Amino acid sequence: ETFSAMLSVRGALGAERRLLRRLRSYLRDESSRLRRLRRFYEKVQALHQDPKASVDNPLLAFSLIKRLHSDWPSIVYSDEATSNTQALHAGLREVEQELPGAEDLDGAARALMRLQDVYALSVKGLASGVFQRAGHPPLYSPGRRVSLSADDCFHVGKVAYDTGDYYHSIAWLEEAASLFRLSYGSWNLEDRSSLEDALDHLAFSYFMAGNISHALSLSREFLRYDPSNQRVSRNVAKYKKLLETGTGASASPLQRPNSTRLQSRDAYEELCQRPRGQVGLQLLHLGCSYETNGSPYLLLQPAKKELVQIQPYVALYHDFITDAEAETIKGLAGPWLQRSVVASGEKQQKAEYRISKSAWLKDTADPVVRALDTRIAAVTGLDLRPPYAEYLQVVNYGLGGHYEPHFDHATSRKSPLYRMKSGNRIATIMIYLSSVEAGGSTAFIYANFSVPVVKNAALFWWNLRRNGNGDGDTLHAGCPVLAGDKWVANKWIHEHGQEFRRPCGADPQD
Ligand SMILES: O=C(O)CCC(=O)C(=O)O
Ligand SMILES: [Fe+2]
Repeated sequence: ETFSAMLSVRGALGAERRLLRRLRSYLRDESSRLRRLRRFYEKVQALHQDPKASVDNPLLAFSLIKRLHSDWPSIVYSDEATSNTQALHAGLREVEQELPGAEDLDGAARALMRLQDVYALSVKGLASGVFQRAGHPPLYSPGRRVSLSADDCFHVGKVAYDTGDYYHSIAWLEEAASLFRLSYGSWNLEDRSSLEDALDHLAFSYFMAGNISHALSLSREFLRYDPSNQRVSRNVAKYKKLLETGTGASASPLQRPNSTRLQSRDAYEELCQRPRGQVGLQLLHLGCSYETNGSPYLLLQPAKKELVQIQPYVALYHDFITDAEAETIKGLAGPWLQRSVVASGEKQQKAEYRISKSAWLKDTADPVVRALDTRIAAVTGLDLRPPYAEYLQVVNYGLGGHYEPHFDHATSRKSPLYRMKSGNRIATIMIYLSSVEAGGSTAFIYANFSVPVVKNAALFWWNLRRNGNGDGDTLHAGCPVLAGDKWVANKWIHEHGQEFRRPCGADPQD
């Protein structure tokens, strides 16, 4: 899978670089072949140009006979073009294993639609390379603006269309159609779709959305380009009849497809869109402090704590790791990354609501991982020795990568989390191993705040209340990454082992 981790997406650059080298050789070989062909053409053409073209000269006569007997067949039947093509084919076969599959193109298209939705971006803007919500400053301004082609937009629209999602198919196919109209008559070698394809799919999308008159006018436009198409002619007749008899559904404003997982969708998206500001300090008058937590380990270099929220308790530890440590951890995890899974009943499986790859690192993997465990234990005051904490989970988000609102702790006794036999996940400490260019904040939905990605900082929160119940206020999410390569590392600490480190409160409700 390519789309679910930016590390894999970057790997795909290598495959394309090799293809580029092959194409350059092909172009060089074909150009030289055509140059030689043209030289022959011009030589013979010059002989015929002479008005007194004569064969009196025995040398000319000889060369005419030799040309017709030998030169022409050898030129016409040359297999140089074929062998150039074969070399190009071999180049593609060589990287075939690394080429993204259909599920990658689907995943990449869904990523663009997710960014469109969560960040309220217009499709027209996106297609022209602008990441902006109407009336707001751009969320991301790339160094070099890139835009999408008509065929690109068609592909995105087609992915939505194929799943019956006409809300998105209409937006993207409209853009595809208008770009195709602009460039009608000139086509790109690589395009697999055309204006007719866009009009055809768009008309059907409008029909399904109940907008018959739009479906009709698009089908009529289609027939201007391809008047002999029987199917579309029948559709025109059908749409006309529906409009005349008034039996067509009335067009209601198109709704985004409902996701059952996102009852709190509006709050979540608002938090993701929130501009990056001071995390907690200004709004809540919370503070920053140096913490030694009574640990000799922190005496010389106290932890830099920013208190973000009191209920649920969330703190951000700045400069928790160094750049070098972050690089080491990413490097160790890189070769082991696998599509992230989520708990589903008693099983674990991949899900559209979590797009990333992850790997587990034992503390024995490297002294850096061990040192990190020691630091987490010192800062949190918790016992991380096995089996009281899970291994370090290193996560690399993919294209539009996200983790929709969830709890880290188990909410059902059947959860695979209990397999460790050390209770539920009492606390999370999540370290940002990278920065991002835009998006990717960690949003706490019910608690109504979001923490931007702060490289090398660690975010700590309690998932359980002192009485052991899950804290419903900790519902949180990783917002879709709008631009950049987001890496985090999770350390989940379990209940057992912490009995004297985080004892119950006097009030059983605590
Ligand atoms: O990446 C984030 O900001 C949140 C990640 C998260 O919640 C998780 O991995 O459980
Ligand atoms: Fe989480």
